[in-house]
Amino acid sequence: MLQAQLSPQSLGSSSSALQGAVRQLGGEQQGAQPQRQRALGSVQTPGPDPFSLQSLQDVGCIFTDGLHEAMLRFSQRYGPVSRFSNPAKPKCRPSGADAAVLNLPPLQLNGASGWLFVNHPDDIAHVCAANTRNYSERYLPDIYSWVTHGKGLLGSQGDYNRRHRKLCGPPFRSADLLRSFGDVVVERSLRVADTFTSQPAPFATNVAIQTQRLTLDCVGLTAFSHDFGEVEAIARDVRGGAPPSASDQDRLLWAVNAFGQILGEVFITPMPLLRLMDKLGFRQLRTLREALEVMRHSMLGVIAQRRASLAERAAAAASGSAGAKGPASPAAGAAAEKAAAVAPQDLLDVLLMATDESGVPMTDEELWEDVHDVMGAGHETTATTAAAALYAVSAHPEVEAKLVAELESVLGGRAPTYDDLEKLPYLAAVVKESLRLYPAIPIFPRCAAAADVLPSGHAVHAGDVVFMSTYALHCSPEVWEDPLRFDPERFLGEREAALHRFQWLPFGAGPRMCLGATFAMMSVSLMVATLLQRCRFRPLRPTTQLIPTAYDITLNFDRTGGLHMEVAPR
Ligand code: HEM
Repeated sequence: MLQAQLSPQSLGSSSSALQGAVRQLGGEQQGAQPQRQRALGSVQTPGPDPFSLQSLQDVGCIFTDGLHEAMLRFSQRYGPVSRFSNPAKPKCRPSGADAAVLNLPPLQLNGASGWLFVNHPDDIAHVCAANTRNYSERYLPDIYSWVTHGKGLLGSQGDYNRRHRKLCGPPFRSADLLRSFGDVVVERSLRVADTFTSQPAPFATNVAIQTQRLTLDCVGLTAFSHDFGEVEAIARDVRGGAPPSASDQDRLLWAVNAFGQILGEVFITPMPLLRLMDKLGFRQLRTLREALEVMRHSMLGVIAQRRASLAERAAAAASGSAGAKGPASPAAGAAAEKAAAVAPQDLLDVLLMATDESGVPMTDEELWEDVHDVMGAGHETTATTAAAALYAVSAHPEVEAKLVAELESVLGGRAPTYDDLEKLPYLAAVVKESLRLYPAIPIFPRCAAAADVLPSGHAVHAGDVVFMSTYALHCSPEVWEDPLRFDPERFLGEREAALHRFQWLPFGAGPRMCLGATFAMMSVSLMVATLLQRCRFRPLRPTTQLIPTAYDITLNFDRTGGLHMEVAPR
């Protein structure tokens, strides 16, 4: 069992401790020299021969069971580090220590000189913290370049990504904004709880769908004050009303859903095939383009309105303060008034006001890309995590009793707020344990710029794609005691303090780690607390303690039949 090899650090239950943990995993050691490895590249890295039957079976497993499950199998078969060599690699090409010394340029085939599967916290710490300079680029499937042309937070690399992370990151760490975003999450969750508790009898529902709807409202409102009205759809659904027809539906809502669905369908399609499909006029790509255009058009409209309104508010504040009398310091009074008048309502306002070090703000196109990416990255991930947590708690009555008792003793029946979260350590532990067993994103791959050697002694070749899998890491018996047991106590007190810093990574790690991690932890915690305070959930399908998982881009419970639960007032 792993003990804390790196400086043991509590992942903390309080919101400020969470922010600290998130920052530390965010690659603050970037640029630090790689540590001196034990034996430079001397360790033989296991893996199948590229032309063997085993290789075919292993690659087949990726397609049949998904990369997340395949990576777990690879670590069982080959150990924590395995290599799938590029069959086009010339035999004479040096590897290991020689490659490290020669620092050869990448030999590319489908974007990779080889695939390295890494599943040990020390090696992950090296890639994501000690030598991040070598692994600063995320490996992205071709559909991203097809859709985003290298723009936006998710699909960009290098300086573009660094600039945009700097501009977009602060709102997700500001306590004031988190507090007001938290109020939105609670208000929407209360409306869902009201719908659930106002039914005359216990009823069955697919909780995974309802948390999708709840989250879409929360993300729309916090990102750009758009109300998708999905909470009303929950009420209609539960009361058995007719679903809205496609023509009644918010066109933007249609676009958001269609975009996510089709992106999942063509996620691993290589560029040549995408180009061919495009030329042949494939329906999927046409719809993807149409959905993208609907989103772009609506967002650019909202951005233009918002720019005008911010300018008006600032001008009104300036002229109002010029005529105002009496504050102790007129300059301070005017500044405070102006700041209050243009106080950001949502993420879009913050981004409209943000400038980089040279004072340059974002263009409208950049803004739309980033807001769209934040919605894309934050919506399904938060929803599946909340659904998994509700299911896991309800399938473990002892956990449910303890959590409900904590909520009752701290909140006494009132709704939770952002500031309450630091007083609810068991709630935080439940959410962390849900993210351990059901990580919404199962892998976080990086491209190796130059040859390197991992702390375990395994060589990395220039141009390798280094696949790290949250899913495989979180299920590994080498890393976790009794890994398939839902046991929130792992994240409390001394047990949590003994964890390796790179053992629990639902938000990835390093300079490309999730930008919304703190916001996501807050949103899931507030949703789960608000719903569990008022409602009792009982698993109907599946009825197992462990939820079967399947992934497209993210965890998707639709692919396993949904999370059907009976809901009743508590
Ligand atoms: C439980 C919910 C969430 C989970 C499990 C999650 C997980 C992740 C993971 C694993 C990554 C890739 C990290 C890496 O490569 O190291 C990521 C990226 C990202 N996430 Fe999240 N995320 C969640 C919610 C959110 C939310 C709510 C937002 C925004 C409001 C958000 C914004 C982003 C962005 C912008 C990126 C891309 C960062 C970049 O490429 O530089 N995420 N997320």
